[in-house]
Amino acid sequence: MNGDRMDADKPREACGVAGVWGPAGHHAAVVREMLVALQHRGQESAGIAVGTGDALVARHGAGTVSEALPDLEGLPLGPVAVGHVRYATHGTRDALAGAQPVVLDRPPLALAHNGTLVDPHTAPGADAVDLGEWFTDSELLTRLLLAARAQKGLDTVAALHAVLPGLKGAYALVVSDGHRLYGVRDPHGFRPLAVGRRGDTWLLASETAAITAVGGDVVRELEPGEVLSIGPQGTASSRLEVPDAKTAACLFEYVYFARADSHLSGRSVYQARFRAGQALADHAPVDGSPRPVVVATPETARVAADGYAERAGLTVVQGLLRPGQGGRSFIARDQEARHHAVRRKLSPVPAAVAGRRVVLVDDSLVRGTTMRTVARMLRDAGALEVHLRVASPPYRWPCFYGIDTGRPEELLAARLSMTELAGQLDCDSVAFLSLDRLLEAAGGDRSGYCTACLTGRYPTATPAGAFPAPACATGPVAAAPGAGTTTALASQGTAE
Ligand SMILES: O=P(O)(O)OC[C@H]1O[C@H](OP(=O)(O)OP(=O)(O)O)[C@H](O)[C@@H]1O
Ligand SMILES: NC(=O)CC[C@H](N)C(=O)O
Ligand code: SF4
Ligand SMILES: [Mg+2]
Repeated sequence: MNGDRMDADKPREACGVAGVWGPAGHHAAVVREMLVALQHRGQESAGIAVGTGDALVARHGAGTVSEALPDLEGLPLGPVAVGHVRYATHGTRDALAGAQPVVLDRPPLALAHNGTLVDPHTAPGADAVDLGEWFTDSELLTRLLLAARAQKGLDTVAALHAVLPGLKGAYALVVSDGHRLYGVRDPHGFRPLAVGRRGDTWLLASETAAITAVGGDVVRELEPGEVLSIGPQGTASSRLEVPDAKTAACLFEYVYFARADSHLSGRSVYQARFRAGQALADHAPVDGSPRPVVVATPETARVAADGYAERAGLTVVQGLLRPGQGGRSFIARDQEARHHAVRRKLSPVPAAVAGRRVVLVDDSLVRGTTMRTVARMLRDAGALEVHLRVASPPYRWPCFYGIDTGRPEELLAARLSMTELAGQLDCDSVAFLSLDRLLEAAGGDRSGYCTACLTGRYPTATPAGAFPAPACATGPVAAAPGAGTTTALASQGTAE
């Protein structure tokens, strides 16, 4: 199978990444548990590859972890296992064709990728790689590494150091050659990756919550540009040589992507969201009487809503339920699926909101899929007023680093004024948290974050032909025509 996928008839490969290395055991079971803990990062497909020394054996499937990998049949015992849950951001949208880990042989290599490469076809050596019809940035990356190993006779670490500095964009990787396990963060550190231990077993995962979910202890997070190699001789760490690369950790991980029980750069995601909610209450209060109630948009906004209510001295009511197990709508594969996902997963509770003024809190507003439906649901359930408070700034610029928002025309706040926004969403007022306040809530060195989707300031070159400068929505907390209360003004529609 010279450099070909290991099983062309089956789900081909397998954006949460996970890996285990230790004395030979059923590591696939541990990786599967970590993938379940990372399900919020991708729900299109899932896969696991187990290394048995000189070979890799993989299984992939479409859908969530329980749909894709209902059992672990066919996966052997071995010293190393790598897993992935995918949310497609590049190349094929076919769930099976795009499934990871990408597994190639001669020599064996399994790679799980979180992030998106910028203009991957311009990477050194990319023109010589046969990508077939199932092109993804992750597969290109795997093939470049394979070529470096096979043609230049490099070991896996040397291949990583030879290939990765030539790539632009975001990559947090978990890789195996069948013997050892490798973790890599790109030099900007866009996406997170943590290392942990459970007894004599080493664990790698996109988020710390996946390490603790399997009873592991978090050892630390990888540094931007770090290559960590784990094997029988212990661990070894080295740095990719990319001079001048500035740390640009994704700020949106704190807003939405990561789990509230994870830590990023040692800081609690829960605390960042709670503080963001408090700051929103300070700077975009909803005054007037009767006093409003706070409703969270399930699921991610619950923590920010608690922070808002605590600071404003308001009560949180369960005005929106999430019956059943509807997954995340934002990471559904297309707009129709996203729209249906919102309708399917959220249900208003008239008894909680009828006759009341509602402060509706969400963590973010991107395409507006959620809010187009939700504010109206609350009105239909009898809410007197709906005041939307968003615990992050308007998302106006496309992300090229691992979130599928590459088309600026899709981004609601990029093309509507604040007044138009309030009108379209059927809200009495709309306010966003300012970037300054969000950075304060997240903590740490402000210059170490990527904020491109909120500011248009990209830490790398943007893809050829991309349109990174949409018209900005302007204006403060906006009132829909004829609507009631508005609150304090704020620059660029964000509450300072
Ligand atoms: O403006 P939009 O394009 O709708 O994107 C923003 C919404 O999408 C996410 O929710 P999602 O349902 O994906 O996940 P959650 O259940 O974790 O809140 C996010 O929490 C916002 O609610
Ligand atoms: N969300 C991700 O990190 C996706 C990884 C990769 N770009 C893919 O589309 O498969
Ligand atoms: S553009 Fe936004 S979503 Fe993308 S990496 Fe930067 S902060 Fe994160
Ligand atoms: Mg949400």
